[in-house]
Amino acid sequence: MISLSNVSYAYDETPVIKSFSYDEYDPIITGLWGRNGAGKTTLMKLLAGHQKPAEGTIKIMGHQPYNNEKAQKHLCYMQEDHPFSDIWTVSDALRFYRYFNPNWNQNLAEQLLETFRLHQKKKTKKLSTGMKTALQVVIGLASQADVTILDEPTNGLDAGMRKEFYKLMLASYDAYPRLILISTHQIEELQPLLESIVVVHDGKPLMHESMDSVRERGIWLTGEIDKVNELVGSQRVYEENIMGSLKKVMIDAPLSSEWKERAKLSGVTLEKAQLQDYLLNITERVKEGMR
Ligand SMILES: Nc1ncnc2c1ncn2[C@@H]1O[C@H](COP(=O)(O)OP(=O)(O)OP(=O)(O)O)[C@@H](O)[C@H]1O
Repeated sequence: MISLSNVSYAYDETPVIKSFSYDEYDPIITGLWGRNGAGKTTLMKLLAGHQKPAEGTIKIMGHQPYNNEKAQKHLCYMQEDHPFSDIWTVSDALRFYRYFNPNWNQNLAEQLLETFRLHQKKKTKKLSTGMKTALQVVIGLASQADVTILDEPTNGLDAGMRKEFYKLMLASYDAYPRLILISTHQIEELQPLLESIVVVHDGKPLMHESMDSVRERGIWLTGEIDKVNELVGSQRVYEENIMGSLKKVMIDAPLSSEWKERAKLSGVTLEKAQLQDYLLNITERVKEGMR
């Protein structure tokens, strides 16, 4: 469905995307995660054909996306900053995107407007930040594009609206499976919906794995310093805290029955680390050159 092969991009000669390769062959919901400035938005803009790679090739449903209608008809890209014209009403915004998206589902669009309490006659410039985001979500889902790219689609949405969005995205995906690539800083909240994750770090793909395996990774071990040290052995430690005679460390191991058994035998407590903490640690480790 999408393919990037050795793609590079620079702003004013500062490299931002560095020899990036990444493919998705089947419909899937994939999360794009990375620290601020890692290159997620730039990567999405390249995929959406808003920018042209300096090197490498990008294919969207077999077509390079830059300035190419053949690729564009398969694409819907909702960017982080709201690109609506000041003179548009909500209904004008829908009409604009409907024109460019051959799989557009008007019934779904109208249902979604109701869910998010967006009035068709309201001027887009009078929408709050959250309501503008909601309008982008409506367009992103109603487009039913083969390749749907959503950059931070929960920015400005309150908890209730985010919950609605997650529910609607899953329902829309079940009805019309496609590739939904979604960047987020709220990974803990979004992770139950994701089937795979791409971690971008310093313009490169640090990880592309199924969520099932990533969800299990990263455990905290807490106990007497000697016991913890013995259990950890030569495992790489991501984070450690010492509290009196106790030590707490995070390691890159799965929450498996083997680890549970080993921890029990050593009298060490084992708990699953939050996904966000695990991801922060793997990117910290790269920053420190410990890879
Ligand atoms: N128009 C631009 N001109 C010059 N540099 C830019 C431009 N847009 C982004 N950059 C730089 O490119 C790098 C990657 O930015 P990008 O917006 O792609 O990252 P990001 O992962 O989406 O970040 P965030 O999570 O903060 O939104 C950053 O160092 C940023 O400062």
